[in-house]
Amino acid sequence: MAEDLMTDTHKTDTQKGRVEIDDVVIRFKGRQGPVTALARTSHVLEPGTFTALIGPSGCGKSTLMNAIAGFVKPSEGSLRLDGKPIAGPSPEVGVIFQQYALFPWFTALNNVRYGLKQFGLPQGEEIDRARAALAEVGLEAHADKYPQQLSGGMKQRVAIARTFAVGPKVLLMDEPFGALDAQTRLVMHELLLNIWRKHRATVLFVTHDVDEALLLSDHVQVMSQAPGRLIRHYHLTQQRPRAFSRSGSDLLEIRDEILDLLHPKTDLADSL
Ligand SMILES: Nc1ncnc2c1ncn2[C@@H]1O[C@H](COP(=O)(O)OP(=O)(O)OP(=O)(O)O)[C@@H](O)[C@H]1O
Repeated sequence: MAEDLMTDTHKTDTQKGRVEIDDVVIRFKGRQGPVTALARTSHVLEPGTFTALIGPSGCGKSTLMNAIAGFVKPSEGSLRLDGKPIAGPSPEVGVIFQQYALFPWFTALNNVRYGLKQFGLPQGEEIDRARAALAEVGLEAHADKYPQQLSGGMKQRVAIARTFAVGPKVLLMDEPFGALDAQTRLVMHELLLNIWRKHRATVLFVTHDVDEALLLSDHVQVMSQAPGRLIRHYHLTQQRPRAFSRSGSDLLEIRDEILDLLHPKTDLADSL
């Protein structure tokens, strides 16, 4: 299979989509004063790379994503996209959530067209682009269906088509496949990797699923308990498609290490 032969190395020098997270701290107002949602964090997402972010519940994963998306302003530090400060939401940064966020009163095609409105394209071109995006996710035959006529996986495909149609430099995905069954997730993994290879957006992918992180990403960043910070980085160079059983690699070892970091073993004797 051609995919097996692909090296997953890519040019990063000429590509756009470099995200710099520089000394960022995020606090929210709590009832008893400020609450730190993200402890001091510095990191760079290199253009065109795929990074998974994994960590305990409430450690600040979504908060970091929301800051990169421009929805939340850092309390300290700065965020830049290709050298420019991130000052608010922009079409250069696409976001996909676990909930599909489709308009129920629009067809699949019109949901994708909605994302393209900002470009003021002639109608014919807008429709062609939306159809091409749906074809990329294998939904050309379902363009005229409404979200309620689509399965969960199909809805998420529409959301992916809508986001990639805009041509974002950065794609933030917050547990995008968390609501899907195991079989559909596998299909979505392959689909996402194929589209990502073609578009080469910089992807930051939040997941609770260590296996999903290891199968998809170039980099896995593990966060600490709240208030979260990045505590461990893994650079994965294994060719895709990956599988634990036949990887002949250290994926299983890395999986165990990450699980230990996420669920440290407490010595029962110590707690007695
Ligand atoms: N707008 C807000 N106002 C106040 N506190 C907030 C706000 N957003 C997040 N928090 C708090 O910040 C902390 C981090 O939340 P966040 O949603 O980023 O965690 P998470 O790692 O994404 O969690 P999960 O894995 O459960 O989705 C939590 O304690 C949360 O309650």
